Order: sequence, then structure tokens, then C-alpha cells
Amino acid sequence: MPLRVLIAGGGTGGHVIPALAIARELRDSAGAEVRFVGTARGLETKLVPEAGFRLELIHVGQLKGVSLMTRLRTLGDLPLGILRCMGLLREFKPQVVVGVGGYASGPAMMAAILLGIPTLAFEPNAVPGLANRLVGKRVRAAAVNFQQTTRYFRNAVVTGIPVRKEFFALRPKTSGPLRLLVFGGSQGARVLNEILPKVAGGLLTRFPELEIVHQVGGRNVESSAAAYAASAVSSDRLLVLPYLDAMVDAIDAADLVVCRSGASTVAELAAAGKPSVLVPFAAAADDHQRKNADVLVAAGAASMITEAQLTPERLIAEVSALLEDEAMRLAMGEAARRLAHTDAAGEIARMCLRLAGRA
Ligand SMILES: CC(=O)N[C@H]1[C@@H](OP(=O)(O)OP(=O)(O)OC[C@H]2O[C@@H](n3ccc(=O)[nH]c3=O)[C@H](O)[C@@H]2O)O[C@H](CO)[C@@H](O)[C@@H]1O
Repeated sequence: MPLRVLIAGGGTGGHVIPALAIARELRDSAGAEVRFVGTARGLETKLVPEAGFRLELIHVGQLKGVSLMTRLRTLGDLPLGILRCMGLLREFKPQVVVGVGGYASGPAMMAAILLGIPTLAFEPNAVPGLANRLVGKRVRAAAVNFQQTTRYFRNAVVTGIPVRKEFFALRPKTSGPLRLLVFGGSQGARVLNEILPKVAGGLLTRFPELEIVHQVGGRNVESSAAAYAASAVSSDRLLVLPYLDAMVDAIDAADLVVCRSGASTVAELAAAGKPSVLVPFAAAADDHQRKNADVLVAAGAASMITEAQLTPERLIAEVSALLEDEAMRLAMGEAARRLAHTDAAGEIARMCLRLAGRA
């Protein structure tokens, strides 16, 4: 009988993308049948079917950044969400349930715990989000990215973050046109969208070979185009995009990346061995993007500009210094690569097999 694994959670790319790396590994190396549980408003509705996995939807309201009424309603709906997950579990009969954090993760993990199905939590950030904090001490095992995170869980192992295998195959870039890649998280980043139009013109003039590719987020294409127009930046060496579907290719083609320091993003930069200028999202819970960035900076793999320090002058200075210095970029890329966890997906898949008694 094939191994069956249910992966629960989603919301942003930061939850869904590592979940897909785990799912592919379970399918390809263990022949497992993997299904997902998510909610209709998460990025899973796009990415999971595209990757060829089945997605079940449950209704879970929001708890963070919403009114008290909405929070109460979300809590009131929780038992129904758990019941619906228990129904899904009885039907699919997985031997393991993996919770990756985000909306659907909490009810699905609670349902699995109530039914006595082995659970594994995955937590990419230094301090777990709400869903994982609630179930942390009741899961059978957990896979985390930081040593300090192990204390929130039972049987936690530092595996690192699973990223798409293709990132590891990228080689340092030493030819082709000079390219700067700028992106926010899966939704873009407002501070980058505001500052790039103020620095792009100067950079394009200073580096006549330079191309800039800027991912602004699905909802921000028009406002960003207007901001570039207002700054009189118009060039066939500037490309503004809503979302990068082919992130591996985009990173491969870049000499330097300016981006946020979400957990998967920094794991991918490490796997790809790519130098970067990181601008942590200051409002992230427990300032966790800063912690993610600190790890790369301490290793000489990236430079960091906090939002408080972010000015056009500072950004131009950091980016120009790196665009001018290929040796420095290559050294940073090598340092990044040394931080990569090369087998996180494999380790997590083997943890699932052990929990299912298949090791
Ligand atoms: C604003 C916020 O709360 N962000 C959180 C969210 O970020 P976010 O969802 O941005 O998370 P990550 O940086 O972890 O991952 C983004 C993922 O989206 C991919 N990508 C991004 C842009 C694009 O155009 N195309 C594309 O494929 C990246 O390659 C990466 O795999 O979850 C992360 C993991 O819990 C947290 O560390 C972040 O702090």
C-alpha cells in the first residue's frame, strides 16, 4: 500500500513553496500519494494544482490583523473546520499529516491529533506562527530552520528549508549582460516598489550594460508603472513584472538580487549561491525577517539595509559597490552556498517515513 501524506496549510508563498518541495520529494523518492488542505484565499489554489497535486479546501477565517468580531467569528468557526478536516482524514486515511503553518494548518493538525494520526510540523521562521505554536507540543515531530526554534516543539530537528532542487544546480554567473533582480515576497514589497523608481534611472545611467528586472506584486503593476513614469524612468533595460513564475531562471540570470528576507527567499539565495542586498520586512512578527537576514550577513553572504536605513542614496551606494565588484559578488555567492541545507526535503521526507513506520 503506498504511503499517503496530507500536507496542511498555506496562505503565502512562504508556506506553500516549501510544502511543494516536501510533496515532490515524498512522491518521487517514496512513491507517496500526497494531498493538500488549504483555504480558498491562499496562494495554494494556484500553486498546488499547477504542481499536479490535489487540493481540498476548508473555510478558516483570519486571526491576525483583523477586528475583534472577525477574530471571535474565526474562533467560533474553528470546531467546524476541525470537523471538516476529520472528515477529510477519515476519507483519505493518511499515515502522516504535515502542517506547514498558515490558515488551514491549525484545524488539520488538531484533527489529526484527535484521531491519533502522526503529525509533523514544519516551521521556517525563528519564532513559530500561531498555528504551529498552538500544536507545537502535541505534534510527534517537527522540522525547523533555527536551533532556537526547537524549544517550541516536541522532537524538533533542524533540517533547514526545502527549496526546489533546481536552485542547487545553478553556477556562479560570470557572463551575459549585467542584471539586477528586485523582488518582494510572493506579494511584492511596497518599500521596494516606492524606492526603485527613485534609484533605477541613476543606476541605468551609471551602468550602461545594466538590466533591471523588478517584480512588484500582482496588485501593484499599475501604481509601479506610474511611479516609474513620475520619476521619468523609461528604458528598454527595465522590466516591471507582477510575479516571477520562473524564479529559478530569474535568479540564475541575476548578478545581484535586492529583496526581502522571507524564510524561503533566503534559503533559495543560499542554495543558488547568489549575492544579495536584503531589506527585511520590518513589520514581520518578532522581526523574524531581520533574523533571517542576520544569518546571511554574518556569513558574508549578503548585505542588509533595514527599512529605517533605506534611502535612495544608501541603496544606490550598496548596489553600485557590488555591481562594480565581480570578485566580491562571487565571494558572497560562495559564502551563501555554504549556508545551504542541501537535503532538507529529503530529511523531512525521511522523518515522514519514520512516523509512518516505513523507515
Ligand atoms: C510579509 C510576510 O509576512 N512574509 C512572510 C511570508 O513571506 P513570503 O510568502 O514572501 O515568503 P518567502 O520569502 O519565505 O517565500 C517567497 C517564495 O515565493 C517565491 N516567489 C516570490 C516572488 C515571485 O515573484 N515569485 C516567486 O516564486 C520565492 O521564490 C519564494 O519561494 O512567509 C515567510 C515564511 O513563513 C516569512 O518568512 C515571511 O516573513
